[in-house]
Amino acid sequence: MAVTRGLEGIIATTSSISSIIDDSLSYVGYDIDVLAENSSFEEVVFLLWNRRLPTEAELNELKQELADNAELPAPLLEQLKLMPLNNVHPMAVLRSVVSLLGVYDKDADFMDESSNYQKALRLQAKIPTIVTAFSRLRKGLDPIAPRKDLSFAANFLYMLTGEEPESIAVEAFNKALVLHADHELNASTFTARVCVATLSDVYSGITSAIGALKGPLHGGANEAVMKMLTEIGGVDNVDAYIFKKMEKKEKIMGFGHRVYRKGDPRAKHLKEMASKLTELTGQSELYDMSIRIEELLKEKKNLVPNVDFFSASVYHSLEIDHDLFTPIFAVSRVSGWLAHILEQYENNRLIRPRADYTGPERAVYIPVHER
Ligand SMILES: CC(=O)SCCNC(=O)CCNC(=O)[C@H](O)C(C)(C)COP(=O)(O)OP(=O)(O)OC[C@H]1O[C@@H](n2cnc3c(N)ncnc32)[C@H](O)[C@@H]1OP(=O)(O)O
Ligand SMILES: O=C([O-])CC(=O)C(=O)O
Repeated sequence: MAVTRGLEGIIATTSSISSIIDDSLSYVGYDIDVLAENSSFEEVVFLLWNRRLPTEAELNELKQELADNAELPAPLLEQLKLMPLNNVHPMAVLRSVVSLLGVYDKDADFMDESSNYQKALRLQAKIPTIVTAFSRLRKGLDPIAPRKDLSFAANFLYMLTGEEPESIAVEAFNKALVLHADHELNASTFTARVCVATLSDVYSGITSAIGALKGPLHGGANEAVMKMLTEIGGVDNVDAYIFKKMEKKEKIMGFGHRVYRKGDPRAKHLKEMASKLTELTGQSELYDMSIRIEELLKEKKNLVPNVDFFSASVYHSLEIDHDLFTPIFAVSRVSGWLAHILEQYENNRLIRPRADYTGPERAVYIPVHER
C-alpha cells in the first residue's frame, strides 16, 4: 500500500460548499475577496448552509433566529461557573460546554433535516455567548446577555466588554469572521465529517472539530503568533529571534500552508486591517515587526503568511485576550463545520481509510506471570 503522509493531495469527498482553486478561495462560487468587502457574516452563514445568497427577508429571518437562540440554558451557565476558569484553556472550555449543550438538547439525537438545521442554528448562536460568558466569568464579571438588535459581530464584542463597539471594530471583526468561515477540507472540518459519517449527532461533530482546531498547527496558530510577537518585543529583535528559530528548525507560527503555494488569499485582508488598526491604536511596532518577519520568511524560506498571522494583530488591536483568538476562530468556523456536517448527512458514507501496518507480526503471546 502506498501511504500519503498527512493525506496530502488526497481527494476524500465531493463538496459544493467552498473551493480552493489556483490559490483562490470561494464560498459556493463567490470569491472570498468579494465577500470580505461586501458581506455580513450572517449572509455568509446563510450562503454556506443553503448554498445560495439570501434575499433580504431571508437574511433578516436568519438574523432573528440567531438572536432568538443566543441565550444559554441556565443550568449550563451554572456548570460553566464551576469550571476552573483561571486555570484552563478557553478552547478546552468551549469543547466541553459545546458537548454539554448536546446534553441539554432533547433533540440532540433526532437526525431529520429540519431538526439538524435547528441544532445548527442553536450552535451558531450560542457559541459566541459561551466564549464571552467564559471570558467575563474568569475576570469576576457577570456574563452579558446577548442583544437582539445588534449584528452577530457587534453582539460578540458587546457581550465581551459590555459596551457597544465602535463601527470600525465591528467592521473589522465582521470581516475576520467572513474570512474564517469555511475552508474546504481543513483538519477540523474533516474531523467533523469523519465524526458524523458514523451517523453520530451534530454536537459530537462540532465537539470533535473544536478539538482539532485547538492545535497550533491549525487554529491554535493565531494565539501562538501573538506569543511570538510578544516574545520578540520590538522590530530590532526580529532578525535574531527568527534566525534562532530557523537554526533550531522550529516552525514560525502563522506561515506556510498545506494547500496554498503562492499565498493565502485571506492574509492580505487581515494584513490591511492589521496595518490600519495597529496605527489607530498606537501599536505600529507590532505591525512593523510582522512586516519584518514576513520579509525574512519570504527571503530565507520562501514562506508566506497564512490566515493566522495578521489575524493575531487584528484581534490584539481590538483588545481581545490572546487566548480567545482560537475560540473566535471557532465562533466563525462553526458555520463551515455545520455546513459540512449537513452536507455529509445528505449523502453519507462511513469514512474509514486504511493503515499500512508496520508493527511486529505473528508475535508469540506469553502469559503475564511468565513475562
Ligand atoms: C488556519 C490554519 O490552519 S492555517 C495553518 C496554521 N498553522 C501554522 O501557522 C503553523 C505553522 N505552519 C506549519 O506548521 C505548516 O506550514 C502547516 C502545518 C500549516 C502545513 O504543513 P505541511 O503541509 O505538513 O508542511 P510541512 O510541515 O511538511 O512543511 C514543508 C516544509 O516547509 C517547512 N515549513 C512549513 N511551514 C513552516 C513554518 N511555519 N516555519 C518554518 N518552516 C516551515 C517545513 O519545515 C518543511 O521543510 P523541510 O521540507 O525542509 O522539512
Ligand atoms: O485549510 C487548512 O488546512 C487550514 C486553513 O487554512 C483553514 O482551516 O482555514
